[in-house]
Amino acid sequence: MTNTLRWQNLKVLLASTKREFENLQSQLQSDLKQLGDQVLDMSNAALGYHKVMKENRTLHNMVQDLKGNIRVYCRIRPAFDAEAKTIVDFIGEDGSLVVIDPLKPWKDGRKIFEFNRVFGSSATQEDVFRDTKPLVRSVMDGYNVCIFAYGQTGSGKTYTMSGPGGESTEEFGINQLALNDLFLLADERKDIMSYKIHVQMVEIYNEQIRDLLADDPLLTKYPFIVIFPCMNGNGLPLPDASVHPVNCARDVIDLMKLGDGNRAVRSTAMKKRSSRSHSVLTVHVRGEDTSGNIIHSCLHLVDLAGSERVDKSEVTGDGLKEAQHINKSLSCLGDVITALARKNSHIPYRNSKLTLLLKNSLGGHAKTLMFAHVSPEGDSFGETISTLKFAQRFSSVELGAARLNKESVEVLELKAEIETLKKALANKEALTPQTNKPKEVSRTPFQKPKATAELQEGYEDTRQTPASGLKYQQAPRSPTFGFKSQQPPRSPTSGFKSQQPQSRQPPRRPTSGFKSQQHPRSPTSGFKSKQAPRSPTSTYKSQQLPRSPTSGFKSQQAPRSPTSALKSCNAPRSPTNNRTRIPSLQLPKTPEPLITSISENKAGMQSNRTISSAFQKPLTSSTHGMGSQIRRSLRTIGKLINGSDRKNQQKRTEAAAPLSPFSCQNEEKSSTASNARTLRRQSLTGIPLPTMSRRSSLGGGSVPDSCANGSGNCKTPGASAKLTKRWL
Ligand SMILES: Nc1ncnc2c1ncn2[C@@H]1O[C@H](COP(=O)(O)OP(=O)(O)OP(=O)(O)O)[C@@H](O)[C@H]1O
Repeated sequence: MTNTLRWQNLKVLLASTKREFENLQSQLQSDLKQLGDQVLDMSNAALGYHKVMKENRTLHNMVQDLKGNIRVYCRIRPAFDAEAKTIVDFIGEDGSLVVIDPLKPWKDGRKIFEFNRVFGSSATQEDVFRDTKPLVRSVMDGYNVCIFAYGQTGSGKTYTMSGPGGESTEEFGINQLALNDLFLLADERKDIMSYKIHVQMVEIYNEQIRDLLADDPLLTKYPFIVIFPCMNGNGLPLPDASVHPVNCARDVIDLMKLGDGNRAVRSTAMKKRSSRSHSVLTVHVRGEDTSGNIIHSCLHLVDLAGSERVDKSEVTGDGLKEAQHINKSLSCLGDVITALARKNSHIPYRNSKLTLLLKNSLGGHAKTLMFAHVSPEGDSFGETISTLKFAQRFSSVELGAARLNKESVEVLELKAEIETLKKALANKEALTPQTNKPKEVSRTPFQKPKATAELQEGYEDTRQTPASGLKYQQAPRSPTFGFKSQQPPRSPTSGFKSQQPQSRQPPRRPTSGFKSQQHPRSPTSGFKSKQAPRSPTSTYKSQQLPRSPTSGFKSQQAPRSPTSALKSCNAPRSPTNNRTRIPSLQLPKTPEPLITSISENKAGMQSNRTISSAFQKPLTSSTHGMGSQIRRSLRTIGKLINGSDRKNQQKRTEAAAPLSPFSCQNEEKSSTASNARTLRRQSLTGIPLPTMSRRSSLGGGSVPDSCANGSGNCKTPGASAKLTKRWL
């Protein structure tokens, strides 16, 4: 009985346990399902988060592209002593970096920085290049790019840029990887684009620029290179540094080896072989597509010398001097960055060669990337913080959207036509009898300094001719030689100042207009310097003002009475004779006002006929602005050529008919002269007269002007200048 009871109890217990187990099982299953759902939700959320993060980064990059911000990547070198405590606390995927002060390891000692990307000590060269690649590739699309490595000495700048020095791809630095990639891309695009790539490599050592790739070792020793800081974004303005054509990455690697070997290095207490100079490798790219459109761009790869604390590096003598130069130029770079970040009106580029050289990349429309290198060791904490702060400031700089350096076929054709017209004009001027005025080399606003133009417009052409080849492989010169070679021949009366590139002009007084161009010393010399032609027009005009009766110009004139219009122009009555020349001195620096006046002159329209064919083709919208500018300049040049014809013709007519209404008879009170004056005044006040052009009224050698100057206007000195100024 007892056993049966026990048996039944056990059965009940078993049944209830079974039920309980089944309940637990179903509960477990539902829990597991719930957990599975939650995990799925979480993984979806994580995926979404990553997607959003990626999108955010893309958008951020787009905003940066639009704003033209400088990108900053931070790279942390592996610690030399694996056991040592590092100052890096956290590296975020989003580019955040937390460093911790080894002396204050609590909360206050933490500092947070934000960059575009942070590469930890385990990042490989390939990882670093992966994020740099899109930027490098945009060089092949016509954008100027500048990548530079900044950081304390020994923080890994040279490692990043040039690699540890091995031959394998894993050991390549950004320089080699970038060049490799550019050639790969060129090969991929060979059916649609043909590229020509050239390389320059220089260093800035003790504030002097040296060519690291010169064949002659003397050239690498003696600095001779002059910078032409041009803001047009068309490359490194170092026309005197040798330019080397490269056809494959191997060529570049060999050249870089040569350059690195020539670089100034020194052993310091901190490092055995420390770079003592800033090295700049510039890759010039010129591409032409199948339709003839041309892109030209350049990539600067800059390995800066390391900033260092002189007490720490224990340098003396030459080493100390080097360190001071390095620190000074880096601090100048800092000043430039601060000024750019604050959007100051004055950016102190000229304070150092480095900033002058990087002017285009920092202040132009280039894409710029900075690698901020830091050492993870605790004893470098001070330098690390200053590097990170510098980099942070750098990333706030807005450069403006990067500009594409592309020229369409239409623009190129127009440019070629300008060149032809310029040549025609030069020929014409050569045939025109010269006055005793010193020969001046006039430069139109469209001309670049010769060497810079060569650098930009085809290295091969210049290298094929021995003379121009010399330009790139020249013998050692004095530091000013490059400068001189770019300057027009000087003479006391030459318009030296006005013909120099803007950047080389001494600072002008704030006064504007032609006054600022006056030579400060004597009224006569000032006058002459004002005469320096800015445009061929002014050259032409000044040629019309022979100074002596024996001048060539006069001898070419038809014989005239002493009262002829030209004579009256020539005869300096008093120092106020300047008036007769002022109109030509006051020619606008830019051709526009002149063009306006010319285009209003119907008589001159004939000259447009030869040019107009170039404008029949519609310009693409991208080139429209440039096209219209070129069109205007073409018109100017055309007018100049035909204008001079007209003037010569006019003079011949005057000579043949001295009693024509506009001829100057020296009869001051005659009604003819007063008519001329009236006409001239009317023209100056802007009311066009059917028979007289505004150009004439500006003193372009037309008869009424000469007449007025020679006669009636003597009574109202300065009126001509005043009116002309107002007109301009
Ligand atoms: N990412 C890295 N991985 C491994 N080694 C590195 C890395 N970065 C730097 N190093 C090593 O650290 C040392 C110093 O690096 P590097 O010469 O590039 O410094 P630097 O900043 O160019 O110094 P300096 O300005 O004095 O020329 C080298 O021995 C280099 O091999």
